[in-house]
Amino acid sequence: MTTTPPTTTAPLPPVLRPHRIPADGLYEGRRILRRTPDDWTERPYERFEVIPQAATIGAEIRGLDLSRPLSGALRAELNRALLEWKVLFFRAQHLASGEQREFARNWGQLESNPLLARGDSKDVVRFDKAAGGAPTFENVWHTDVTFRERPAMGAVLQLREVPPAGGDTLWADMAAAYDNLPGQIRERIEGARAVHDYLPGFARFCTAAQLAPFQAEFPPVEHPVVRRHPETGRRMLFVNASFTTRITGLDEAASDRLLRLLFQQAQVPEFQVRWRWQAGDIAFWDNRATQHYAVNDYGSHRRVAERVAIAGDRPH
Ligand SMILES: O=C(O)CCC(=O)C(=O)O
Ligand SMILES: [Fe+2]
Repeated sequence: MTTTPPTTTAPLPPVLRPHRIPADGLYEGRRILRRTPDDWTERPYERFEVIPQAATIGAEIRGLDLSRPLSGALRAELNRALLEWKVLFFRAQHLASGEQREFARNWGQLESNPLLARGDSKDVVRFDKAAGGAPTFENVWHTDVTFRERPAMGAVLQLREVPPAGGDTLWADMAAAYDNLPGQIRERIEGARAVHDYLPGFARFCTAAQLAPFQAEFPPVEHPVVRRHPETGRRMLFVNASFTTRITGLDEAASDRLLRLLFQQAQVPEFQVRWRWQAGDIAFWDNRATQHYAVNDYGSHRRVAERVAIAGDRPH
C-alpha cells in the first residue's frame, strides 16, 4: 500500500505571499493598488525593473540613473512603485548632494531641519558620528519628524561611507501593522489621537541645553493614532516609539499599556525589510506609511549617511 505524504492546501498568511517575478525580470503588478474608491487598476511597471525585497514592503529599482531629470511619466511610475512598496532602493547612484536634492524635489519642497542639519545646507542632514555630525536614530523605531504638525512626506537617504560589516537599516510597513491588529484593538484606536514630542526622542542624543532653543518652535502636537494615507486611502498605524508620548484622553498607565502594544505591533519582523548598504546606494521612503531603524552594530567603524526630507501634509 502506498501512502501519500500529507499536503497542506492552506494559503500562506497574506503578508508572506511571494510575489511573482516572471522570467523577463519585469515585475508584473500582482497586487492591486486602490487609486480611487471606484478605480482598481493593475498594471506592470513599464520603465524600470522592480525587485521586491519582502512581500509588502521594500523593492529595489533597477535600470535608472537618478542623477538625470525625471520625465512626468517616470515620476508618476516611480510614485506608484513608492506607494506600493513604501521604500525603494537604488544601488550605486553616487549622487552629488545637489542631485540628491533635485531628485527629492520631484516630490515637493525640501524640509529644513533646524534640529539636525549642520553646515550651510539646512535641508541636508549628514549623519556622521565620527565627525561630530547628527546622531542617527539607532535602536529606536521612528517615523521622521512626527513632532511637526506636518511630518515629512518622505525622505531620500544616501550612504556615502559604509562600515566593513553591519550598519543596515530596517523599514516597517504601517499598513500591514494596522491590518494585522486584532479587531478589538482596531476598534479601540479608531478616532484616537496621540501626542508627539521631539524631546524624549532627542534627549537620548542631545543635552538639554542643545534642545532648549527648539521648544518654542516644536511644541507637542497631536496626530491621529490611525492615519489615512492621502494617496492610497489606506489606514495605517501612526504612532512611534521615538516621538509618541501619550494617547490623548487616557491616564498615563492606560496610555503606556496601549502604546507599548502598538509599538510592539509596529516592530513585527514580518512587516519589515532590511537593506544592506553599499556606498552610493539610495533609499527613498514614504514616511507616511513606514517607520525605520538604523542598526547600530558596527562598533567604532565609520558610517556616513546624508538625508533630505520632503515636506508633508497634516495627517488625518
Ligand atoms: O542612517 C540611517 O540608516 C537612517 C537614519 C535616519 O533615521 C534618517 O535618515 O531619517
Ligand atoms: Fe529617520
